[in-house]
Amino acid sequence: MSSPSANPVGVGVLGARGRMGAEAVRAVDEAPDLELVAAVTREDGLDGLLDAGARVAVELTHPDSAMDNIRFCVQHGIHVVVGTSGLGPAEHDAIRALLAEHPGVGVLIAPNFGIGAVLSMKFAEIAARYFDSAEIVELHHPRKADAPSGTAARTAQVIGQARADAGLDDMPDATTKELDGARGADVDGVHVHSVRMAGLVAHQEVLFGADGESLTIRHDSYDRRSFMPGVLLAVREVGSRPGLTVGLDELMGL
Ligand SMILES: NC(=O)C1=CN([C@@H]2O[C@H](COP(=O)(O)OP(=O)(O)OC[C@H]3O[C@@H](n4cnc5c(N)ncnc54)[C@H](OP(=O)(O)O)[C@@H]3O)[C@@H](O)[C@H]2O)C=CC1
Ligand SMILES: O=C(O)C1=N[C@H](C(=O)O)C[C@H](O)C1
Repeated sequence: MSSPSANPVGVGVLGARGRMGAEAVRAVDEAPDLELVAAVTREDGLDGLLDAGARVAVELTHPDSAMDNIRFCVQHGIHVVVGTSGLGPAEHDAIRALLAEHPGVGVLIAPNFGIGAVLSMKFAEIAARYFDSAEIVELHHPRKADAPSGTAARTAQVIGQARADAGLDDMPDATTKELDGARGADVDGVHVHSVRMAGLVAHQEVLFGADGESLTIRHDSYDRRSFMPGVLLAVREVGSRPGLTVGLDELMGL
């Protein structure tokens, strides 16, 4: 066991009673270099973060509340690690604009804290330029509010960018007649299919196809403990990364 740090970083967890929040509370509490100073539930006011002297907040609530929470933290000089999914390009732009007024503050949005999930997104980005077709199937527990998942949206975005950078044509697809939703959501030209099913936690398959071959990149989180090394990495790093960071890639040296 390592001994407690002399100057632990004060951390507040928002959504502390939730599935992810409860795990994050436990993980921060057990980290010798961090100090859990606030476990904030829906009923608590955010002022508790200020009273407790939080330096970093971990936002794990709901897409409807995340932006207000981020705004409060940034305006009060608290760095934020955002795990809450469902924030799109418009929200990212709004956060960048807010951070421009608070230049010392860092916000790190992690579409997925899972180390394997971050690697799978990087692998997908590398593979994208070599295949004619790419589609994503994401599978989650049925209590999830947003679809497609933040991970799938981010994966589609990096695949779309890699294809554009490589000058690839549109993907082959002769569909002219379809039931609404049959081909999934179109995210940056990549079709994303969302499954919600009892018994699942968080899973994703990225399917690539070319003449005579296919490649499947699959990641599974069977337990929310899988997200905690990424949460702790983000909490430790966000204070030294002013501005908006999206993804753990750089923090992992990818
Ligand atoms: N980036 C990543 O790797 C991961 C991200 N996530 C994301 O994290 C978020 C939370 O997921 P999960 O823990 O499963 O969800 P839960 O529903 O289990 O937890 C959310 C918590 O937030 C609270 N909450 C809801 N609305 C508000 C609000 N308006 N103000 C304050 N608190 C609120 C809820 O309170 P109450 O209990 O009162 O309802 C609940 O305790 C989701 O967006 C999910 O997609 C999840 C896993 C991994
Ligand atoms: O809601 C979840 O559970 C998860 N949300 C994130 C997402 O939307 O990608 C990360 C992970 O998939 C679990």
